[in-house]
Order: sequence, then structure tokens, then C-alpha cells
Amino acid sequence: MSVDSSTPLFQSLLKGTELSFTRLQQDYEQYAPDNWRKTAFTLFAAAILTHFISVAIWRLYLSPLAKIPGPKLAGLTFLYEAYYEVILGGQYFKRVAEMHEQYGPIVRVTPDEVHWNDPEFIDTIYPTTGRKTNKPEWFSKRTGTPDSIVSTPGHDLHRRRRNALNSFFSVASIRRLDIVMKEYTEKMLNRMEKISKSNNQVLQFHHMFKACASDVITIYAFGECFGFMELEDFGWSFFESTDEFFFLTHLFFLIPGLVQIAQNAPAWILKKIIPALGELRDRQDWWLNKVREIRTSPNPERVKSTIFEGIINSPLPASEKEDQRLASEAQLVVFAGEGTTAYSLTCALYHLLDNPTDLATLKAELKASNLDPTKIPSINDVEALPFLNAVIQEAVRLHPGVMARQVRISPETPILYTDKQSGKDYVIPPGTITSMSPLDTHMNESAFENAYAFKPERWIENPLLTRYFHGFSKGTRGCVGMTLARREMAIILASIFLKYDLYTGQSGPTLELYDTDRARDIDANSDYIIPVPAKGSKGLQVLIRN
Ligand code: HEM
Repeated sequence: MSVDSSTPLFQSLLKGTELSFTRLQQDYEQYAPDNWRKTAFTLFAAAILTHFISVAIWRLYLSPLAKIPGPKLAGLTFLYEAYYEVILGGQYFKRVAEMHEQYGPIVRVTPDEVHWNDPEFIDTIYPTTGRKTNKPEWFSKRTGTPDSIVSTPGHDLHRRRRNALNSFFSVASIRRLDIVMKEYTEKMLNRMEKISKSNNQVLQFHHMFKACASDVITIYAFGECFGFMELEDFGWSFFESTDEFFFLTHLFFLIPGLVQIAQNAPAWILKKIIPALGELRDRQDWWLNKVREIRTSPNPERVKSTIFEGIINSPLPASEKEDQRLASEAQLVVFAGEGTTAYSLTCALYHLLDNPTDLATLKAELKASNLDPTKIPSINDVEALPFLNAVIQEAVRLHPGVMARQVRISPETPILYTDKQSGKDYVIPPGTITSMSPLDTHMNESAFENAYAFKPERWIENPLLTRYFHGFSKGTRGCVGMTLARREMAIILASIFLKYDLYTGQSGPTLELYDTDRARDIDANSDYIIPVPAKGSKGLQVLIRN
């Protein structure tokens, strides 16, 4: 059938269709964009919700870690840890200790990390041989030293990097420290004498110990130092700036890219955004410049006896020997060597002044060793003093200078654990983050009787106790500077107590605790990798008389 398009009927139909179409078009233009946006938004929200619900179901019910005891929220989200670390300020270690009291020796502390408080399990988590030990990729975000050994995620690269450093920290090598230690301990005793003759005879010892430890390790690593021991205030603002960096470590973990800004932003921008980090940046620039100066020095002796000799002469590839990586390694060694040693020294000094019987035992040991009280003892001298070394061990047990959870990953082998209390067996799959904290283990009464008490003699009465000690961590990734730190602390403490007695009203060189309270000023109150005392604390204060 043919249609005559000129008929009025057809014309009105056509008009009607045109009108409807135009209205449709208007309607579409008026509403469609909104509908389209709404639909897209709804789909997006649904996708996000589905993602979160699937992640939640996986983490809480399907993951191999779902059966590990612990609070559901800790297994569900990293925000649980972040609340304690960022909002409450380095308080997760206290919550983790409570979890162990509530749930037993094995707990899930984050969606992908299992934590133990079982002194018998140290060697399994921190093996020396037998299996590989990785670290999580995020570790470098917290430490801010991405190319250094402490942050190297993979076992094999870590081994190669560490081998290049090992000889620098060997017992034979650190004997070189005798001359440096003599010079800096003398400086320290002179400063103490000067303070004893001033109007204010009270010294905040951690200021001086940090300056001394920093100068010593920087000389050891670079062949020269900042000279903090020469400064009236022991360069305190520099150390406050370093502490500021540590205070940001939990935020670094939470906010991607923040640590890169703190490390790499041009100095003038950094000093505007986070002025407190300004002096740390000055030190970092100094380290980097020293690296360049040392490696380009025309004097071949310049690189010798610095930390870089081992790395530059190692079989590591050229990319491993670039300035930035060497500076990162140097930054680690200085960071790791100054605050930790100073903190342990401060704690050891506090306990000796707080426990006259222990101080008397130490003084008797020093006297019996026939050391010349007018001379700084050598490394050999202090190695032969068992009680002094027990004092140091006990100080690090009670106050580990690195208090953060010591995280490790077994990349290939599952970790098997039997909870002896409940009889339950656990299989932790390869790739899981596993950890222990020295403060938890060291406060565990099953290993250390009367754990909170300072009892150096426990190490002499029962040398096997060392198997429960991980103040310097253990295994392939344990502290490379342990031997150095122990000797340094021993020389400083021996020198102080060869000269000074505890004040009991007598004349002569004496020391006396001044307004120092263990819970407030010595014990760890917050965990920022390094232990931090209570707010407002002035740390260990000692009155020096001569
Ligand atoms: C009382 C003093 C010290 C304590 C308590 C201490 C503690 C520790 C701990 C617990 C670790 C392992 C960290 C982890 O598991 O991630 C460590 C690693 C390390 N420490 Fe120390 N440390 C001290 C002194 C020193 C000194 C003086 C140096 C250097 C001169 C140093 C250099 C290092 C380095 C380079 C690492 C990384 C090792 C690696 O990953 O292979 N430490 N330290």
C-alpha cells in the first residue's frame, strides 16, 4: 500500500512525531546528564562497597590468618593500628601487650601481620641459617632510608649489602675506636667537671651522651664529625630535629609519598612546610657532600677507614655504589648508632645511681681490675669486666633502644607454631609478616623472673638467659653495630665510675640523681621506633659534684 505524504492526516502525524521527538530531546537534555551521573555514581559506589565487603570477608573469614586470635578490628583494617600510633601517639605497643594478655602468645596485630610474645620462639622468627628472611616493602617508608640494609626487602640483596659492611663492624675493626673513644670520653669527663663547677650542677645526661655517641659514630663512619661535644648545648636542636623525624614515622606509613617529600623536597621548601626538620636536612646534606668528597678525593687514604671502603671495594654492581645509596647507608648507621647507644647509656647510668648495691659491685670490679683511674680504659680492658657487661645487657633488656616491632617475612617456608597453653597448632603461610617486640619478650616472667627489676647479676648467674634476649634483634638481620655499641657503652660507664662515686654526703667527685622518676623519665612511654619518655619529661638529670 502506498501513502500519500501530502494528506492532512499524514502531515499532522508528521508534525506530532516531530513535536514528540523534540520534547523527548528536551527531556533527555534536561534529565539525562543527571541520570547518567547518578547511574555512574551508583555503580562506582556499588563497586567500592563490593570491594570493601569482599576485602572484609576475606580478611575476617577466608584469609589463612583469620584463625589467628586477636581483636576483629585489628584483623579487619590498618586504621586500628593507625588510631593507636597516629591519634594516640605511639601507643600500639601497649595495646599489643594487652592483646597478648587477653588472647595468648600469638595474635594478629594488623590484617597481614602476626605477632608473638613467646621467648622460646625468637630463633624461629629470626634465624641465622636455614631459611631466607625478607622485610616488608613498607619498612623503608618508616625509616626514611630506602636504600640502606635495614630497609632492603629481599634476603639476597640484603646479604650482599650486609657482607660489604660486616668487616667494618668486626671486633678487629672496631679496635680502631680505642683512640677515638679515649679522646671523646676525655671530652665528656671534662664537660662533667666544668658543669660541677658551674652554678647549675645538674646535667641532662642524655644530651651529652647523644652528642658523644653521634660524634664517635660519625668519625668512625666518615673520618670526621660535626663536633657536637664542643657545643655549649651539645647540639641539642639537631637531635630534636632527628626526633621530629621519628615522630613522623607513623604518619609516613599512613600517607603515601610523605616520607619522599620529607627526604627529597628542596631544603627551602622543607624548612617552610616542616621547619622542625630543617636541621636534620642540614645533616643529610652534610652526609651526602661528605660521600662525594670522600670518593672524589685525590688521596686514596681518605676512603680507607671510612664506612665506604668496604662498599666501594665490594663486588656489588655500580648502581649500588652511587652517592645517594652510600649516603642512605651512612644516614642509617648514624641514626642507628647515636640515639640507641645514648638511650641505653642513660638507662644504665640511671639504674646504677638508683641501686647503690649494684654500683658498689661495679666499683669493686673496677678496683679489682687494677685499672688506672686517671686513664680511659681500652676496649681490651672493658671486655674483661663481667659485671659491667651484665649492667649493659640488663639496661638494654629493660630499655631496648629500638623498641619497634621487629618485622620479618619468611618468603618460601611456612612458619609452624604450637601454642603450649592451648595446645593449638598454627600454620603461618610464606609471605606473611611476622614480628616480636623486645620489650614484650624481656618483660615476660616465664623467661625473666621479676622482669621489671634491674638485676644485672641474672646474666652472670644464668648465662643461658641470652637466648631470650633480642634487644639487638637476632639472626641475619640483627644489629650490625652491636659489638661497637657494647664496647662504647662499657668504656664510657667504666670511665665515669673510675672517677665518680654515688653521693652520700662526702666530698670528692660524686653523682646524685636529681628529680628523675623511672616511670616518667626512663621507661618508654611511646614507640616512635625509638622509645620516648612521658610528655614534659626532662629525662635523666644528675647532680655532679667535685
Ligand atoms: C644500644 C645500642 C643499639 C641497639 C639497642 C640497637 C638495636 C638494633 C636493632 C633491634 C636492630 C634490628 C632492627 C630491625 O629489626 O629492623 C638493629 C639494626 C641495625 N643496627 Fe643497631 N642498635 C644499637 C646500636 C647500633 C650502632 C652503634 C650501630 C652502628 C654503628 C648500629 C647499626 C645498625 C644497623 C646498620 C642495623 C641494620 C642491620 C641490618 O638490617 O642488617 N646499631 N639495631
